[in-house]
Amino acid sequence: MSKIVVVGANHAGTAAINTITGFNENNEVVVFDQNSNISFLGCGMALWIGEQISKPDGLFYSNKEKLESQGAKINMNSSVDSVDFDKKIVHATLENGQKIEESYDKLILATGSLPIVPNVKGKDLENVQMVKLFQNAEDVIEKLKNPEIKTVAVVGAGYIGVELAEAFERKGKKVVLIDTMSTALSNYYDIEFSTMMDKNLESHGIQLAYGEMVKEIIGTTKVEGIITDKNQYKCDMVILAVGFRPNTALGGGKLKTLANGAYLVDETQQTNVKDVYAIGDCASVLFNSTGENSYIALATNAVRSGLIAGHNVCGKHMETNGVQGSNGIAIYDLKMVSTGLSEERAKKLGLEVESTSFEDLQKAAFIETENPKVKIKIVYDKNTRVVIGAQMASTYDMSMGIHMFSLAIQEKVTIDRLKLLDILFLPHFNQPYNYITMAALSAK
Ligand SMILES: Cc1cc2nc3c(=O)[nH]c(=O)nc-3n(C[C@H](O)[C@H](O)[C@H](O)COP(=O)(O)OP(=O)(O)OC[C@H]3O[C@@H](n4cnc5c(N)ncnc54)[C@H](O)[C@@H]3O)c2cc1C
Ligand SMILES: NC(=O)c1ccc[n+]([C@@H]2O[C@H](COP(=O)([O-])OP(=O)(O)OC[C@H]3O[C@@H](n4cnc5c(N)ncnc54)[C@H](O)[C@@H]3O)[C@@H](O)[C@H]2O)c1
Repeated sequence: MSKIVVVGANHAGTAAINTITGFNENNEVVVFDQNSNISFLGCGMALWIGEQISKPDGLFYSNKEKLESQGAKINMNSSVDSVDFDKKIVHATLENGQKIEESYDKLILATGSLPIVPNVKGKDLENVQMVKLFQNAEDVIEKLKNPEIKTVAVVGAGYIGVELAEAFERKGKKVVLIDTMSTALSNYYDIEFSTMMDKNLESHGIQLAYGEMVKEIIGTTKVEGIITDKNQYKCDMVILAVGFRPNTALGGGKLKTLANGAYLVDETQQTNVKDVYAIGDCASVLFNSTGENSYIALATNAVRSGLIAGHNVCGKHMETNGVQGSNGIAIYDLKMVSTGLSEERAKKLGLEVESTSFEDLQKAAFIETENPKVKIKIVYDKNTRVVIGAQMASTYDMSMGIHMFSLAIQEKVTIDRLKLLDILFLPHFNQPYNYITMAALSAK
C-alpha cells in the first residue's frame, strides 16, 4: 500500500484518481485542488456562452463527493504552496486557512496550465477577460447581459478565440478577431484550410484583424478600445486567448523542464525525480510527428497521461504511445480536423516534407440527399515517406476519418501503404474512389 498525493484535480488529475481508485488496492490517495470545481470541460464554454446549450450542468463529469465515494480524500479550495522533493512532503494551505504538511510515497503533479497574458498596457481594465476556468465563463456570461457591451475584441485566433468569436456573434455582439498571424488556426492547418475558416467567420460578419500585434487596451476604468500596431478598434470587452503556458512553479528548479517550463517526463510520466510524476497540461508529451518531447495542451492528452501515471504509481507498468495532437473544430457548419504537423509547421521545423491533397464529394455522386465536398491533405516525410500529418475540412461530419491518420503517424505508416488500404464502400457513406485513397494514390 502506498500513499499517493495528487496536486490538481481537473482532467489529468481526475483520470489519475479514477485509475488508482479503480484498482481497489487500498492505496491512500490525498488530493489538493485550489479551485472549487473538478472536471470542467472547457470545450463546452463557447457552446454555453453562445447559448447552443442552455445550461452548464453537463460540463462536469466528476466532483468531490464522487471521488470520495471511490476512496480518495479530496481537499478543494486548497493550494499546494511548495514541495520538498527530498523529504517527500507537500506544503498546502487548506480552505480554512490552515497550513499543513502532507507526506507522500508517490506524487502526481497535475497542475495544468495558465492562460498567457500579453504584457500590454490596459490588461487589468474591467472587461478584459481570460477564458480558462468555469468561473471565467460565468463572468463573461454575466457581463454579456449588459446591453452596453456591444463589441467584443477577441485576441488570438487559435482554437479558443475562433470558438468564442462564433459564440459572441451568436449572442448578437459585433466581433473583431485579432491575431499576429495571417490566418486563423495557423498552428493546426495550412493556408488552404485556414482560409476556409476565415471565409466562414467573415460570412457571419466577424471582422478579421490578422497580421496585427496588440499594443494597448484603452479605457479609464473599463475597456473602451484596443490598439494594434496597425489599427485601433472600439470595443467594450477584450478576450485574451493567445495560448496556454504550463503551470509549473512547484517544480522549484528541481524538476527538469522543456524550454517553455513544462515538466519533462519519461514514457511512464515520471519526472527526473523518482516517484514524482507529471501529467496533463503541466507536462511534456512525446510528439510522434517529430519524435521529440513537445508541449501540446489538450484534454485528450491530459486524460491519457493521467491513466498512464495512475497505472505506474500502482506498480502496473504502462508506457505512452506518444501523441499526434489530434484536434478538431466545428464553427457554424464548417468542420475541420487535423493530426500531426501541417506542411507549413513541418517546414518551419526544418523537416523535408511532401504533401498530397484531394477534394471530392463525401458520398457517391448519385446520392440525392445531403452530399457535401470534403477536402483532405496528407503531409509525409520526403525521404522516409512516413505520414506526419493530415487535415480535413467539410460541412459534413467526417471527423472519424482523422483517427486513422493519427494511428498512421503513431505507427510510422508510409503514404504508399495507404494507396491500397482496404476502405469500405457504401454509396450512403462514401465513394469507391474515395478521397483518402485518391489523395494517397496522387502522392508524388
Ligand atoms: C475554452 C477551452 C476550450 C477547450 N477545448 C478543448 C477541446 O475541445 N479539446 C481538448 O482536447 N482540449 C480543450 N481544451 C484544453 C483542455 O481544457 C486542457 O488541455 C485541460 O484542461 C488540461 O487538463 P489538466 O488537468 O492537465 O489541467 P487544468 O485543466 O489546467 O487543471 C489543473 C488543475 O490544477 C489545479 N491546481 C493548479 N495549481 C495548483 C496548486 N498549486 N495546488 C492545488 N491545485 C492546483 C487547478 O485548480 C486545476 O483544477 C480547452 C480549454 C479551454 C480553456
Ligand atoms: N477544439 C479543441 O481541440 C480546442 C479548443 C480550445 C482550446 N484547445 C487547446 O487549448 C489550448 C489553448 O488554446 P488557445 O486558443 O489559447 O491557443 P492556440 O495555440 O490554439 O492559439 C493561440 C493563438 O494566439 C495567437 N497569438 C499568440 N500571441 C498573440 C498576440 N500577442 N497577439 C495576438 N495573437 C497572438 C497565435 O497566433 C494563435 O493563433 C491549445 O492547446 C488548444 O489546442 C483545443
